[in-house]
Amino acid sequence: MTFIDKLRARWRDADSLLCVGLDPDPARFPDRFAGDGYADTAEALFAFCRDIADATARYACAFKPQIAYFAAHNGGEAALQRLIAHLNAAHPDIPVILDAKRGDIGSTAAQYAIEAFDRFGADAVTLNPYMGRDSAAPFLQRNDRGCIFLCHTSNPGARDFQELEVGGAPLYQHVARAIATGWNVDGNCALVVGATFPGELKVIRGIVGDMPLLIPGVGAQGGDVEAVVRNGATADGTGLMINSSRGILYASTGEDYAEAAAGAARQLRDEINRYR
Ligand SMILES: O=C(O)c1cc(=O)[nH]c(=O)n1[C@@H]1O[C@H](COP(=O)(O)O)[C@@H](O)[C@H]1O
Repeated sequence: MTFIDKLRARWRDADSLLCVGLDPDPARFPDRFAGDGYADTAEALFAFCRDIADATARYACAFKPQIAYFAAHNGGEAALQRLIAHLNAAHPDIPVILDAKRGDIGSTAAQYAIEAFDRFGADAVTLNPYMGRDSAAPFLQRNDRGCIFLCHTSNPGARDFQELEVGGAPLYQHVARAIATGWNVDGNCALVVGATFPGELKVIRGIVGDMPLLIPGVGAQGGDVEAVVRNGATADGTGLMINSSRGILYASTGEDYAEAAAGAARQLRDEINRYR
C-alpha cells in the first residue's frame, strides 16, 4: 500500500487528523528515566518513544520521529531504527513520517532516500525543495513512499525567504504550484505548512487541491487549531496531518507520563474533529 493510501485509510478508520511527533529530549524525560545516566542512552530514547507511541496510537493518523533528536546521541540512530521497526510491527496501519528535511544533489539524495526508506523503513520523509527537482527525483521515484516538501514553515524566519516576492508572487506559492503541477506526477507528494500561518495555509490549499498537508506548529508553538482546520481541510474534512510533539510528549513527568500523553493526544484529536 502506498503512503497516501495508508494515510487516507487511517484518516477514515481512526477518525483522526492528528500526527504524533516523536522528538525525545532526555532533559525532559519522566522522573523514572533519571538515575545512572540512563536518560541519555539509546535504550531510553527507544523506550520513551515506544511508550508514548503505544499509548497514543489509537488517536494518531501518523507518527513523525524527528531524526535530530536521535542522531544527537551516541547510538541514537540505532534507537530510531529500532523504534520505526517497532511502529511498523505494532501499528502497521499508521504511516511513519521520518522528519529529516533532506535535500542535496541527486547522487547524494539517492543515498538519503535509501536511508529514509530502506534503512529506517519510513513510509514518508520530509524534504527541503530549495535545490530543485533533480534533488527530489530519487525520492519521487520511490512512488510508494511519500515526499513531504517544506512550503511555508512554522518558524518566524519563514518570512525571510519563503515570502519574498518572485515574479509577482511569494516564493512559497511558486513552491506549492511547482510541486502540485510538476513534481506530483505519481501522486506521492505532500507539503509542510506551519499552523502559525493560517492565512498562507488557505492560499496553499487553494493552489494544491486535495494534496495532503503536514501542519506543525499547534501546541508548543501556539498555532490555532480552529483556523488550521477551517483553512486547511479538504471538502471531505480530511487532507491534514496536524502535528504536535512537545504538547503530547511532556504532558507529565510522573509515573503517568504515557497515560497523560494519551490524554493530550485524545484532547487534540477531539479539538481538531470539532471543526471538521
Ligand atoms: O517538518 C516539520 O515537521 C516541521 C516544519 C516546520 O515548519 N516546523 C516544525 O516545527 N516542524 C517540526 O515539527 C515539530 C514541532 O514540534 P512541537 O512544536 O513540539 O509540536 C518539530 O519536530 C519540528 O522540527
